[in-house]
Amino acid sequence: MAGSGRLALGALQVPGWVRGSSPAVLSRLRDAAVVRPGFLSAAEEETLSRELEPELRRRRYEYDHWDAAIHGFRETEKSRWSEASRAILQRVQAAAFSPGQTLLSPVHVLDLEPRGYIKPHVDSIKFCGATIAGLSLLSPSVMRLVHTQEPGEWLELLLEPGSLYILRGSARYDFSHEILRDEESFFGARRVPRGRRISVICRSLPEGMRPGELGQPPPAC
Ligand SMILES: O=C(O)CCC(=O)C(=O)O
Ligand SMILES: [Fe+2]
Ligand SMILES: [Mn+2]
Repeated sequence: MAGSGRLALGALQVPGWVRGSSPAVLSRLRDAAVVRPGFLSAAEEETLSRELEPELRRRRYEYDHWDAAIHGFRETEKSRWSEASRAILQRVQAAAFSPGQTLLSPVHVLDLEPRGYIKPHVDSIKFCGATIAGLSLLSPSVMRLVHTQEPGEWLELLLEPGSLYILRGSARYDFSHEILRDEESFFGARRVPRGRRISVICRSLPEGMRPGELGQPPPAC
């Protein structure tokens, strides 16, 4: 991205990795849908993918029924992490969550094959609290958010490898999120070819719930 990577829309400074249906939506979600490109160093990306690869490779990609949210994926809920990865996850926690929030203890790891994609959905409020934070590895992708009541209101996030995205509050509850399939993977005019993408997703527990109170979350939370 040339220059500062920021586009001035009137008084609103919009980073080059977020697009929206209107300045009003961009402004309203400025703190609710956040992307931090380059959150991971190259070494940290390598640490995570090396650690995840053997666990993921044991699983098969799933191509679920027509009504499933995620297609062409394999996933794991990971509780044990190397010290180096724990340090990364602690940085995610500090960057995305407030001190009062408790995190769901296994971290969700999702591996989307190049043709894999995630249909629009809102993470279940039974299994997930106000904040979702995801690291992206390997391939860039586009995450689209669409208001569940006002489909004309949308936001698109460009998720480069090594980036962190955070969805909280209104972006998490009032908007669906999806990862575009390769054929539809554009960020404005810019084509974002999809390869295999691994995401590492931390979620807060539903408010008022204690760790251990949860059952098994379904795919797509
Ligand atoms: O892969 C991601 O970053 C998001 C996954 C997702 O939306 C989910 O598992 O609910
Ligand atoms: Fe989700
Ligand atoms: Mn899940």
